[in-house]
Amino acid sequence: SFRWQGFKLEEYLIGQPIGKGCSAAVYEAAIPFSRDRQGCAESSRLAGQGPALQRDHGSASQVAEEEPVEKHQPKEAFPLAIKMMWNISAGSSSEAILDAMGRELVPATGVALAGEYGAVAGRRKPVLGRKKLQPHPNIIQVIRAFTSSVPLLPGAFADYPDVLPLSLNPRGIGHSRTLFLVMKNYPCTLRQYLRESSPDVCLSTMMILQLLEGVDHLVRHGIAHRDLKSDNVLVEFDSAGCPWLVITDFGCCLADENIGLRLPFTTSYVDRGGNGCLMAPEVITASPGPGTVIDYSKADAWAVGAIAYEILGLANPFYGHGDSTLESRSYREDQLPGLPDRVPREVKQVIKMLLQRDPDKRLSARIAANVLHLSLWGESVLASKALKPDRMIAWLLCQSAAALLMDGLVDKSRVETKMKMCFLANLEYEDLWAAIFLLLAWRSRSE
Ligand SMILES: Nc1ncnc2c1ncn2[C@@H]1O[C@H](COP(=O)(O)OP(=O)(O)OP(=O)(O)O)[C@@H](O)[C@H]1O
Repeated sequence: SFRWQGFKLEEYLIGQPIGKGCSAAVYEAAIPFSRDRQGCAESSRLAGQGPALQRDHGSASQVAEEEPVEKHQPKEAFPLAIKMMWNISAGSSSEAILDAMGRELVPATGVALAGEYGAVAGRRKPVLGRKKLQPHPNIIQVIRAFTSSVPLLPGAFADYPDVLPLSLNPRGIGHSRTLFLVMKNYPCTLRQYLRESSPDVCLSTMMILQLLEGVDHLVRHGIAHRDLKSDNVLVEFDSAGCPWLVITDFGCCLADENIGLRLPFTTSYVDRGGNGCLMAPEVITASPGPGTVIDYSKADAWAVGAIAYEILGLANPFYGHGDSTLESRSYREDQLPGLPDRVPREVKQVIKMLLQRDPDKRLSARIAANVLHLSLWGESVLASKALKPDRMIAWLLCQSAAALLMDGLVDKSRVETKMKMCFLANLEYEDLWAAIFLLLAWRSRSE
């Protein structure tokens, strides 16, 4: 029955704000099932969802400030997160909202749209006009999406008064309806996690690998995220305590059925995506004109190279204003800051090659991921004196059996197993050998 639940805002219990960006506010949420939960739910049900909506501005704001939101609810009480988009330009019809914000739905599951947008059979594709992404362990899943009128939620007047509709704020410029996206509620973003923790190099390598696997999955689907940054990566922890990363916020993505990853950049009005600091050199230096096309196939991989610095405990070289800050438009590769000695040379090389200015010289996410897989788990096969295909195949079969057994019988929620499954499932002979040759060349050069 859950299949038919969760398509209306009123079904949710909404808790505290957990984040906001330039285009949305995100709140913790739950669907109250049992009577017990309902009881506890009612006590923290918020102004925006109940009678407060009908109140005038003065009292509504008062309710938002005063409503006793239970501040110390355990995280488990709110397993979901609801992202409320700010709608200042899309109009209020479902179609117009979908048109303007449809990119957010790229990582939506099939069922997520079964509500209003699924009402007319076969309508989804033409309305969306965008690619659909298959699920992947390192990509967010939007599990429900629907439009609803904008409620008054906690912190609204303090955090985003201007984007509220007139009915809630006489000076607001927002429309009365907007898009809501429901996701799993993750404990933190990558940026928050790194502020508090310093993962060791092995964990850090696994984290970079996860971003590369996520990006490779996007590339295979002809999708570019275009706004990768540590705020747009969510983190939870597997049963072994390993950070599990998922790429989120597809609001700036390129996911067009017709053009794929090659965007005609004919005028400066064409949107190149978000996040100017982490825009790959070929994107930021492109000049608009007839015939200009921006190829995004390695742009996200470049951003992963920059985020890798943060994961390894350093400042992102492309952030900040100081003399040492680089600009993706103009940096030279020899200006990239050195990585600490504790970082294995293969990881250093991968990052260096992800940050090549020339996309033709840059590693693809797939090959970079293969290199990291081999460097983490392929020592036995790499160490063999004469690396022959049949030896490689034996190793791959062994890895496959181990990964399947681990996932099926031992523990379904291990990042390491998921990563091995991604690697094995996406195996291409040429990409694998490209990674092996790179690794062997780097090793022989440093011997
Ligand atoms: N599923 C989630 N679980 C927990 N926190 C989340 C979740 N989704 C988003 N957040 C939090 O909300 C913040 C804003 O979300 P998001 O980046 O999707 O909004 P946005 O307005 O599209 O951002 P941007 O400014 O990058 O366009 C995130 O940085 C994160 O802190």
